Amino acid sequence: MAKINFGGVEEEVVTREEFPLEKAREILKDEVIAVIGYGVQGPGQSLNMRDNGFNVIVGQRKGKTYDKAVRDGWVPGETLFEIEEALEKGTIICFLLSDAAQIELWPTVKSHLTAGKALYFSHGFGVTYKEQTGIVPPADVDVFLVAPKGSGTSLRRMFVEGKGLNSSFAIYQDATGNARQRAIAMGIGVGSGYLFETNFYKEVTSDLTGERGTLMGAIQGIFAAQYDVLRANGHSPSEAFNETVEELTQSLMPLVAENGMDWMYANCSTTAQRGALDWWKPFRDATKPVFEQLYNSVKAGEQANISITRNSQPDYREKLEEELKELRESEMWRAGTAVRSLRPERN
Ligand SMILES: NC(=O)c1ccc[n+]([C@@H]2O[C@H](COP(=O)([O-])OP(=O)(O)OC[C@H]3O[C@@H](n4cnc5c(N)ncnc54)[C@H](O)[C@@H]3O)[C@@H](O)[C@H]2O)c1
Ligand SMILES: CC(C)(O)[C@@H](O)C(=O)O
Ligand SMILES: [Mg+2]
Ligand SMILES: [Mg+2]
Repeated sequence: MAKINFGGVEEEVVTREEFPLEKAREILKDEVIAVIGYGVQGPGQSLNMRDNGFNVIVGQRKGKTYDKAVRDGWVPGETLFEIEEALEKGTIICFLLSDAAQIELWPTVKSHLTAGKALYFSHGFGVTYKEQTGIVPPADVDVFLVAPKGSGTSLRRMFVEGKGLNSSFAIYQDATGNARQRAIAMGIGVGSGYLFETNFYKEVTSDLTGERGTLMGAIQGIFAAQYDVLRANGHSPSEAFNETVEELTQSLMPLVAENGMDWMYANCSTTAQRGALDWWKPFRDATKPVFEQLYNSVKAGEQANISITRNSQPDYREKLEEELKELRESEMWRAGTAVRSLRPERN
């Protein structure tokens, strides 16, 4: 593992230089990697592994998603199967159903986990919250996770562009003595840029916090608050949207991604820099209690409970769609649709 200094703290990470694709292929050459589920991570991971030269099959129930798998080049009866058949054939079972659906399918998955197979997750959820999920793997299989730090859609897009999304990995159970090698090889195989080690509990608590916080929940909350204030003070929707979202995604975040926050600041006016430097701390102080509340709720298992309860209901998809529709049809995001349509590259 390469030792890297992260802001003064030394951590060990796995890079593609020390763990090249050829090594990953060699380690997994006799494995049948069965990707169960073809939602968001399923396509990203399976297609990347297929293109990287691994022996991959997909297990997906019949329906729209199965048809998508066929369109993506998976061949029924050869590389695409009903879930049970894929579970039977696979030696590494990638459990990539939604976290709530994993509960329902667990007894079936378990019945196919014969000695020496590996059970692979992309989240620490199922095993960490075993009291609620009932997911307790048999002792004679390897259990590990590789959790790409981003959407499966980006995992695939970045792979195609020759880039790599970072992933964490963790070993929960090493029954064969090879769990670690298998896990890292899978991490390289799915197209990770580099891999950092964690454990199942830390992966799930940080992940649930991040997506509810700055990555998804908090960002929408802050956008909505600023947009509303601008609108209440007589600014037009296009002005409010541009000043709240479009400039951030199109101009400023790419600069942050490239070289950090101070670099983005340095590429803005001294007027903007003065204001941003004065205001970031009040925003930090105002939101920190909410982040603390969030983390405590995650730690107490409340967020997992909510997710399991809500996403196990038969009409959860329709309910989610209603809430997404509410966002989509809010004035701010309708203004966003219009703003995006005016990007010159869209014409
Ligand atoms: N979405 C992401 O980009 C992302 C990122 C990192 C980690 N993860 C983790 O990866 C795993 C998979 O997440 P996802 O977002 O790809 O899943 P998803 O919600 O897209 O669902 C995946 C599949 O589950 C199938 N499914 C749902 N209910 C089922 C049932 N009852 N029986 C059989 N199949 C059923 C669907 O057909 C779909 O193919 C989860 O553990 C998630 O936390 C997801
Ligand atoms: C893509 C995310 C938010 O990082 C992932 O954690 C998820 O649950 O989809
Ligand atoms: Mg998540
Ligand atoms: Mg995540």
